[in-house]
Amino acid sequence: MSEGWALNVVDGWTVPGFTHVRDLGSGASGRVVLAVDDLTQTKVAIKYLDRRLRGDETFLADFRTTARRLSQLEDPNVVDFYDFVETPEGAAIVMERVEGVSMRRILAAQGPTGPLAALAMLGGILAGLAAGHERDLVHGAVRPGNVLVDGDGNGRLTDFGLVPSASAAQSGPAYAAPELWDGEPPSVVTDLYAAAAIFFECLTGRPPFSARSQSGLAKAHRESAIPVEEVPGPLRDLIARGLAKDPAERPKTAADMLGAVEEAAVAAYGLAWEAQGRSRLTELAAQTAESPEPKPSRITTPRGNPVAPPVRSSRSRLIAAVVAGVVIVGGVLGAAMMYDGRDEDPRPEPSPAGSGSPAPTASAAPLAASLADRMGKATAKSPSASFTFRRTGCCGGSAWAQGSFRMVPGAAPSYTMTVTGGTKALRKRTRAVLVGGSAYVQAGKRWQNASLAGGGRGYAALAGQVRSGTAAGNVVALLRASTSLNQAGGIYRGTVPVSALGSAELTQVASAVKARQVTFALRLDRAGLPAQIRIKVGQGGRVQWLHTSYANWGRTGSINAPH
Ligand SMILES: Nc1ncnc2c1ncn2[C@@H]1O[C@H](COP(=O)(O)OP(=O)(O)OP(=O)(O)O)[C@@H](O)[C@H]1O
Repeated sequence: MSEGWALNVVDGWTVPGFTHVRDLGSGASGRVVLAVDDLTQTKVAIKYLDRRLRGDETFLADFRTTARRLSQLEDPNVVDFYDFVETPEGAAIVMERVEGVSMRRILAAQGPTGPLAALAMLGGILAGLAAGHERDLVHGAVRPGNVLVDGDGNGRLTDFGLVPSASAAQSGPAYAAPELWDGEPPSVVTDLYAAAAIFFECLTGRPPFSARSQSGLAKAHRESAIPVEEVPGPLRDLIARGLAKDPAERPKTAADMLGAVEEAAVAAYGLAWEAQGRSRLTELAAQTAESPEPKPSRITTPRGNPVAPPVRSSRSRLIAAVVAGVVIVGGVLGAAMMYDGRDEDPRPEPSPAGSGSPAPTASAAPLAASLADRMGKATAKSPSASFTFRRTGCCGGSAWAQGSFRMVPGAAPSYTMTVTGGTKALRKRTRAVLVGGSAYVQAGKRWQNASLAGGGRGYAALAGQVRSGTAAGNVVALLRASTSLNQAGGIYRGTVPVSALGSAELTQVASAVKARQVTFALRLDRAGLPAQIRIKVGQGGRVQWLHTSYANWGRTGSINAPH
């Protein structure tokens, strides 16, 4: 039992309003307890900061700013932050409780994860970092203990900004970039270096550098050759760039690095790499969870002790989410948006007769209509966004695209994208622009103009399918046509009979897999705009998935036909 923890309990201080359930463990920054919010009965994790951090005024001042930003950060790859509670007796972070295990435990119990799980894990870390960096939040202590893998194989970052002021390199020596050893503060690119070092460990079972002493380790990070030959050939460039000694040679942003990961992964393992990687991570996390946990202990809350009200305590997000039924969007879900199979609908498909009248059921209608209205208004106000799209599944026709779109009143939205398909003829990443009924496909330095009217098999048709599969209007239409809709953990899951589908793309996919209904899982951002949607068409062995992530609503530029 650490000194800091003993002090919390002996002094009788716990965060007011929570009942402790059990100890989850302790790490470099404190002790973590599973607790229940007395008001909402929600399970949370509370990290009681250790004495070293509580006595570090520079850290505390920085962390107060971090906490404000964290409370606005909602991302599927970041553990949801609820509150930072400081009193004269103690300091603690109240956060979402993740049902899963840390990457540290997975690596210790299972050794190397294999390339697909390593890529999925790296993708999760980078997505979480990108969300934090966008809000000027540098993590500063990216290490396997701070990556929690949930039951859906989704990597979730925790402990943003929990770095003692004087010891950035010590926060994770095996993952610390050379400049941290020189006393520089953590930065975007030290976070990326650490992510690459964890990726290396997932691939090989050990961090990239080791030494007998701290100074030896510092020297190795600064001077030793990057052991790229230990990782599979197609992934060497990711390691070489991520672990570059010179910060200027690393990717500039987490989003850049994520793009490189996606590219390398698709090239080496095909479009299904992420689904397969997550599924492997899920297995590893489950096997690790079954292995004996490092001695959890029941603890007794010193209830009844009068406790000082927290100096800074706003549990509004948590309370609002549970009491008012408002969604805590980012934190709880991401994973559930992916290919988790949880939305396999055990109910029989609607009979053809029933599916002919797709009126929402009494329970689906009001929620679906109000969500659809809200989304319709929000997209009208912010009519553009960037997107990533992936179509995978049983029956050929895989596709991947990334780009942006702008909605055009009374016409089809304009799109600019890089697109690639599963067949040999469509394998090369190609740029396409769609404006109205015309498609423009880049061929070398020239753009070729093609009509979208006739369908077809080339890049223009593929880009048309991407538009049809991702258009925000389709999301609204799916909601309106849903015959069942429920919300859990921030995700809306619905069912739509094929006969009620507005999207040509979905209808075509449905006919290819002979489906009579589609199901979807949708996550919205705070403004009611779609953040992610995963659509499943078909059932049993014949299923196609369409997965779209949206970002930067209202912030992307205009799209014109190329000359
Ligand atoms: N939000 C959370 N939900 C569920 N379990 C958590 C949460 N945060 C931490 N834990 C668990 O609590 C334990 C202690 O976590 P803590 O972050 O203090 O240290 P650690 O994981 O050992 O590594 P590190 O010191 O590198 O952060 C770990 O088993 C961790 O998985």
